[in-house]
Amino acid sequence: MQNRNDSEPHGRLLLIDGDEPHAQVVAETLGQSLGGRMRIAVAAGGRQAVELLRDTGFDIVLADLSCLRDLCERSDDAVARLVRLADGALFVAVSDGASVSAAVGAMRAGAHDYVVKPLNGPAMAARIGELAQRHGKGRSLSIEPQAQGRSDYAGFIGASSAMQFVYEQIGRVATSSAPVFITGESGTGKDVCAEALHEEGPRRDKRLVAINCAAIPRDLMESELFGVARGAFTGAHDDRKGAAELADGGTLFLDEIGEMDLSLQSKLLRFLQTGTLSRVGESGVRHVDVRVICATNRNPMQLISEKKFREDLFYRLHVLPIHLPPLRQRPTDIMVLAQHFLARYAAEEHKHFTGFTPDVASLLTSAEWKGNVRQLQNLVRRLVVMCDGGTITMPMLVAADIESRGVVTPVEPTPRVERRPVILPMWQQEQRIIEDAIASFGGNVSLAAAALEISPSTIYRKRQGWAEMAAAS
Ligand SMILES: Nc1ncnc2c1ncn2[C@@H]1O[C@H](COP(=O)(O)OP(=O)(O)OP(=O)(O)O)[C@@H](O)[C@H]1O
Repeated sequence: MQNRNDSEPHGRLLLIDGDEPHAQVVAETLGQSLGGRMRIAVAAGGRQAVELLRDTGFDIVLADLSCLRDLCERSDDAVARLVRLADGALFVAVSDGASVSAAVGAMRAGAHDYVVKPLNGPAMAARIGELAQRHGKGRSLSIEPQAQGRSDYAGFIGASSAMQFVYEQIGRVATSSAPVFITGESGTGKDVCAEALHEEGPRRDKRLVAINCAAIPRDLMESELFGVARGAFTGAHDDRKGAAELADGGTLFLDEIGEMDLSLQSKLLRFLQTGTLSRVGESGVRHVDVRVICATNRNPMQLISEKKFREDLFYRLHVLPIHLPPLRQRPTDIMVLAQHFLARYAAEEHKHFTGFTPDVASLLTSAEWKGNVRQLQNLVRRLVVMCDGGTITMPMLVAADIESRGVVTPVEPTPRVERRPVILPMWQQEQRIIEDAIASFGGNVSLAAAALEISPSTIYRKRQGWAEMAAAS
């Protein structure tokens, strides 16, 4: 018996999409989401698809109904013809939300399924997996849905292995009552994680009460957390429950726990040890049953060493740790998230976007994302608001990004007044290119030379020449 190499593609997929750059992005994200298990070919319209189908056998055909007009006037006639040619391949019609009748017509003409644009790689891969399974082709194509991992989970979007690990941890610890300690840079989804833990656990029918320890003034924090008795201080006209009591039976989420005042940390520790609290200005104690989740974007060990965080409290809270990886460490999630936010904000703004051009996708994928998912989300939202629709191109990205001074290197704004550009002599332009390259490698001439594909000695020689030219001019 011959062993099949698992890293080899096991089937062929034909993507018919009239918009070439968009098709390339879809093919790339879909290919990644299918784990490289399918060889993907792209046809720019119905006619090209016919040629490819005549030459090659495909297992799956994904056809955008809006680009088949070069084959037949009616999309259902085109689908019927392609289905015949595809000879048993699974046929998925892609329609935009507005043309439900076209999707129905495609199904009548022999399509096995239809999906609505915009196409999202992981969701599409999961759909293909289900379809293959339903038609008994899952095993031969090696794309059973369970082999895919999850592309979303309880409010999270992301199919990377780092996020699979996070989903698994949440699933495992959600049922416990022990405290969870979430760490991760700002914008990595610590709030999303707290909500997922609550929703996936047995306390979901009770409240999740969140309190941000950095946002509440120090002298109000105790009453916000533990409540207040009437007359405890000027302005305390009524008895009031704090976050802990409000969360009774549910979950108390202490966000930015690293910012909590030291004296309140002792009271929190006592609450965790005894399960009882006293409202400010009250002498009796109350029993409260909460599951505590806390989060910080600081390094807790450093806070402890700086004596800003009590070590005993840390070990009380740090029972079930979950770390959320920064976005730059899971680049395969970037376009998945970008497509998700694009679809979401486009729907909110009643606009139609098809995706991102490959150069935009590659820039987004390699960006540093210091603000993590929040930064990406804000950028996509700004793009949707600023642009009319279609595919997000590099000029659109640059225009939207200048506002945020973020992902793309800011470029000079276009001058309003038409002016003849100042042309510098060739040696000065060359000098600028080379010096910029050296600066971007932190002054390392060898690295800059390698990037410019010249030798370091050329740079040294040119520098000497520039010094002489400058002295002469
Ligand atoms: N994996 C994800 N999928 C979808 N949305 C996400 C994901 N991670 C974060 N977000 C979104 O990004 C934004 C920031 O997330 P969140 O507030 O949970 O981050 P955080 O780590 O708590 O940040 P901070 O430390 O600044 O409070 C939110 O709008 C959230 O919905």
